[in-house]
Amino acid sequence: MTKPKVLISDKMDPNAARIFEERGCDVDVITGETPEQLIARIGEYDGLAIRSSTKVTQAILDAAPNLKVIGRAGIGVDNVDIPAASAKGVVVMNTPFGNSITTAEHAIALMFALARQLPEANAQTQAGLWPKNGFMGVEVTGKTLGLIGAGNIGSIVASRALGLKMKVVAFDPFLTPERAVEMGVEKVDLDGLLSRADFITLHTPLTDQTRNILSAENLAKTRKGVRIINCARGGLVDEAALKEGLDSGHIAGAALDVFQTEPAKDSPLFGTPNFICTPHLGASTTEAQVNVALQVAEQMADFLVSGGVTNALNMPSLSAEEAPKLKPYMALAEKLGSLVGQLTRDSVPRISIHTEGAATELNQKPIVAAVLAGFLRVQSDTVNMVNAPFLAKERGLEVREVKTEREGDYHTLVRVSVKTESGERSVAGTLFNNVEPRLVEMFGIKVEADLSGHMMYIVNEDAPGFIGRIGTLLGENGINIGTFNLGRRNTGGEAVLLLSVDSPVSENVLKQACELPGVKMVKALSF
Ligand SMILES: NC(=O)c1ccc[n+]([C@@H]2O[C@H](COP(=O)([O-])OP(=O)(O)OC[C@H]3O[C@@H](n4cnc5c(N)ncnc54)[C@H](O)[C@@H]3O)[C@@H](O)[C@H]2O)c1
Ligand SMILES: O=C(O)[C@H](O)COP(=O)(O)O
Repeated sequence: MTKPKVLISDKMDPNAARIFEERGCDVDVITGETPEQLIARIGEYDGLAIRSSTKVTQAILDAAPNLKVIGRAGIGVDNVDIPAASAKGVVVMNTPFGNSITTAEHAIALMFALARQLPEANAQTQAGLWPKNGFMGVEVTGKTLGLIGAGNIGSIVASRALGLKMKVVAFDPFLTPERAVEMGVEKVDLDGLLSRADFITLHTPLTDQTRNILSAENLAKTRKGVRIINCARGGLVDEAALKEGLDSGHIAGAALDVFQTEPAKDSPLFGTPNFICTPHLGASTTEAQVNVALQVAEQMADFLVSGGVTNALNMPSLSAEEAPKLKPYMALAEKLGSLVGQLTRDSVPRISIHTEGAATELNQKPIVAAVLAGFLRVQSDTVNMVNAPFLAKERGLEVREVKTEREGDYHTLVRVSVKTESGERSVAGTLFNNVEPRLVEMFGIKVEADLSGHMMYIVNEDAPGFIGRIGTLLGENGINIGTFNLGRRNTGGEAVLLLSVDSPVSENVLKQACELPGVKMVKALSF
């Protein structure tokens, strides 16, 4: 088996490259390239490991036919075009916790730096000015910290601030009252936070709802003397309005680790009194960088080598332990979805995936995604488990999941039914020896077939001599039959025949088969 190839395109702790190699991947570390250079190179890679510098655009994805996974050694994925990656079937994963403590500590560090004007005091002291009377600070004890965003990082900041004897108020629409109590913070609305906070710290992603959350209008609602810290994302704070607030003295201090445009080499804020900044250093500690590098490499290697999916933003999780159990089910599900897709000519408004017996104990999401991938692949060969659920939604396909824990005729069963203009049609399969996918029922008729390679599906009237005739026809056309699977509704009634053949069946042979007496339908299938 050829080794998966991974490109690390941003500066990353060397542990990442080591893990990739130990886990059986070939790895190149090539950082600082232009988008054009990356476009020229990316085609040969299965995995791309990044931090925030590499921008993964549609153009880069278009140039990456082999790419299967993008791993972000860090949290924010706003530098990845996730819809475009999903449409291309590329898994996007991040490491949501590896740098949270470090970033929370940076926010606290900036809060103290603002409270005591440390950078300027340091600069003037080292310039020989000994400015003992120029830097009257404020205590943080007893002050109110306004937290915008109370997720992983926000909650760590809150715990540190409480340890510093601050009062913490939090605005986060998704924060439950129970969690607020657990965190020891008071849940407030945004206006409440703005009017009460002595310090405001931001810890949300950049979304349409959070963009410009500290707009000119909202900054005007803050207390005079407020100090603002942003270690989350540029774009959350209106930088021009922030400068005005600092210049007017309404805002007593502001500390930005992140900027609207990065790298920020020139900003109107530079040189403004009481403004301090760092160059997106929130995650830059040895500990955090080792954490995220190890995690991203483990996750990506897991996916590329054994199919495990952890912390993916566009695919259900699948642990490396679950993956071996689920893999045969995913193969079965994909084959059943593909069978239905190949045999359905009508439009399908609804597809149902019904599991029975042992299959119900497993994570259903990958099974459903595999059915959809098989079903939709008939329409486009770029469909996979990542993009199939998105495509299904885009095409208005209703997806139903049903579980029946009780075993039926088989210890485990996956049934795929589609609603078509001519009614509900379903196929079902099981796993022999827990690993071998087998079709066991087709449109209400019991059959037993291994769906693989080139196949022929024939519906005919059950009558003597038919099997001989079809055998002769295929033989005359040089087509060797591998397996022969028969099923019928009742003696002399409708029968189905599934043949596996060693070579593709031409249109001409299909036509001849169609003309045999008693034949109602013939279709070539491939798996
Ligand atoms: N400066 C850095 O180097 C650095 C390092 C790590 C993370 N970050 C950034 O910090 C941010 C927070 O990371 P996290 O791990 O805490 O994320 P998280 O997902 O755990 O928390 C984000 C919180 O924001 C809340 N939120 C969402 N929309 C909101 C809205 N409209 N108003 C208020 N709250 C809202 C969510 O409910 C959630 O609780 C991310 O943008 C991440 O990229 C920056
Ligand atoms: O979202 C993150 O994890 C931070 O912004 C860190 O970004 P970095 O990896 O580029 O330092």
